[in-house]
Amino acid sequence: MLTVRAPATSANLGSGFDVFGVALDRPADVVSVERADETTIEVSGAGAQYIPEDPAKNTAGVVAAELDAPARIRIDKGVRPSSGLGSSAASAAAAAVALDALYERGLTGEELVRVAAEGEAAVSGEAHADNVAPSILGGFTVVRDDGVLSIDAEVPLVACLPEIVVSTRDARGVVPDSTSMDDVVHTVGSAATLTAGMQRDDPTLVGRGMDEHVVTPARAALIDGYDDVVAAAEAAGATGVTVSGAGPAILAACYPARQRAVASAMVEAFENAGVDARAYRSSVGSGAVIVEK
Ligand SMILES: Nc1ncnc2c1ncn2[C@@H]1O[C@H](COP(=O)(O)OP(=O)(O)OP(=O)(O)O)[C@@H](O)[C@H]1O
Ligand SMILES: N[C@@H](CCO)C(=O)O
Repeated sequence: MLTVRAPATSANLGSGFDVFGVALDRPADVVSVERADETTIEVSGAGAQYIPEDPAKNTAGVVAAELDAPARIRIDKGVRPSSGLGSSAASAAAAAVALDALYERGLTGEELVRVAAEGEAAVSGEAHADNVAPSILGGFTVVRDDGVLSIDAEVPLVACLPEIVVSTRDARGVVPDSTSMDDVVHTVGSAATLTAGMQRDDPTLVGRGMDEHVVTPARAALIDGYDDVVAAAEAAGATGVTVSGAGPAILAACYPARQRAVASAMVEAFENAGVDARAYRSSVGSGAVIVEK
């Protein structure tokens, strides 16, 4: 039995829709695999009752098919589905790394990202790699059709997860089909600022770079209490706040000394809006790791 831990991730970071992503320290999925004549899947943990065990409908099973690596696959979910923290991606990432090692295929990190993205495509209908890339490679990642880059960064983050559900499919449905050149220019400026902030480990630049006027407002409307949570996080010292992935989780950047206060303020603001929530204090984390061979 070979076991891999793959972290939750936060995609988009506001200005990097379908391009940016970061690995978090926690939560994570833990996937164990062993060779078998045909692929079977057992799911336990967070939201397991909502996750298909049909290999053709589970991101890990699709990865096994892509790699032609049949296996008995056990998924212990630490990342709740439809969270905005890359739940489906964490399983795909862990399965890709685990099956590559189990069958000794020797794929590169970037090749594993492409395989895991096919698992995502089976679930959300589009092979976007902005969650699987950081879950496999770690760090802050930038994905394009012609390649993936990963930047190690030390920037404190808070991911606040409310007890509501927003599916990626629904969240992709509210993204505008077009936008103005003014908004394009603003987004490019924010994306460049955020990237510089990651390179410099600068929470102020990262937070400023989260500001985006097209996708974020459309998705904020799907999250009860969003505006109050943003205001509370900023009052507690967050340098920037945005929707995590497709939501409903909300991601904040901050300085280390303010991380605990920001987390508490976000949870309290959700609770005042009638929504239970939990906060994960994290930094930009590492990627998938083999924890047992
Ligand atoms: N191994 C898996 N883990 C989690 N969800 C899975 C898995 N395989 C298939 N799914 C399906 O994917 C859906 C969750 O995907 P979705 O993209 O909506 O949420 P998410 O991945 O947590 O969010 P985000 O992509 O915004 O971070 C679940 O409803 C589930 O049916
Ligand atoms: N970029 C994707 C990420 C989903 O986690 C989206 O926002 O739909």
